[in-house]
Amino acid sequence: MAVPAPPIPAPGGDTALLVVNLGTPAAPTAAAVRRYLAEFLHDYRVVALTRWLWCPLLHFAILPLRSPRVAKLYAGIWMEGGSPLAVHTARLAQALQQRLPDLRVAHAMRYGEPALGTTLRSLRDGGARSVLVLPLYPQYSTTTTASVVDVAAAVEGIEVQVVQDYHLDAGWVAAVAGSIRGYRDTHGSGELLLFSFHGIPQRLVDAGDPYQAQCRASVAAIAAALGLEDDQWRLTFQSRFGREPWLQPYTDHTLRELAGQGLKHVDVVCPGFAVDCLETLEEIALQNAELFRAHGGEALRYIPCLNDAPEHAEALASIARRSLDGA
Ligand SMILES: C=CC1=C(C)c2cc3[nH]c(cc4nc(cc5[nH]c(cc1n2)c(C)c5CCC(=O)O)C(CCC(=O)O)=C4C)c(C)c3C=C
Ligand SMILES: [Fe+2]
Ligand SMILES: [Fe+2]
Repeated sequence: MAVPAPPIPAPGGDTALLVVNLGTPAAPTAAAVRRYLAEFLHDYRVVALTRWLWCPLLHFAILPLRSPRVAKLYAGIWMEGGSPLAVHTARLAQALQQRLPDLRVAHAMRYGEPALGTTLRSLRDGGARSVLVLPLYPQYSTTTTASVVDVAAAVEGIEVQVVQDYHLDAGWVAAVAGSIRGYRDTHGSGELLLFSFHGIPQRLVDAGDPYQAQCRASVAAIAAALGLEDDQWRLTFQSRFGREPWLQPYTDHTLRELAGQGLKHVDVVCPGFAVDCLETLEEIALQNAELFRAHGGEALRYIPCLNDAPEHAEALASIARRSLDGA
């Protein structure tokens, strides 16, 4: 039986900020990864197939085969305090609490722990009357932001406002541009800068999901802030799942092509990920770096996510303040 979470007291006023990320397994083991994937892949926002079709495939093929394989990948990036996504999200929430002392800042995950619904109820039971939910997704997608809204809207007795996206927020754009500039000042610039975003099925964009358009707008703003010419960067999409077409161009195909064209050093940044996680540290910085070298490249230089950098925390704190002020 689930034990009710203790109330989270709201220190100053009765408003809380709840930072929400995707979620991650509790341990780098097949059992923990299976629990996480089962929750994730049962979400209709993520996989909308009828359950008659999807559940047998999920329970008898995907979960048993994928969980042990993915657990090994998590084991390769696991940090002392846990999964990178969990560690960095908690640190970012702490950095926000320091900047917003009059609000109770908490963090939660859409899948896994700390669970979004439970955390919202704990805030309510601790005296919070309203909460600003800040999903750590700069670009809106039905597969991510809307799924957070589904859960948040179902909690009764607390007023919930959700930040829909911040893909063109000036502070966030400046923070991403500043981190790229800082990396290149220290390590030198590769021949090309690849902006790699998590993909979604093309079908969803065709049905009106604004995600691709927001990724494009974000990248145009970041490239402009860096003063880059159009031939100095590319936008690609990573982390495909399943067989249908996802947003293109694909990151791995592009890296193969670039290596084939003779490029030796490519810088890769992932501005759609607020904090480092499996998809950046393993897929990009390990797997895709290996792929690039295998096709003749010398080095894929991965530029870390903003994580709990002061510029990131400042930008998000300012977004929270403005949202609460109704601006
Ligand atoms: C099944 C379809 C998936 C969609 C649609 C999807 C969209 C999507 N995901 C993120 C951010 C992250 N995804 C992460 C891991 C991950 N994503 C999927 C599948 C879909 N994502 C899976 C099955 C997994 C788990 C790993 C695996 O089995 O391959 C992560 C990292 C989590 C971690 O623990 O580190 C993030 C972050 C976005 C932003 C997005 C749509 C825009
Ligand atoms: Fe099922
Ligand atoms: Fe994903």
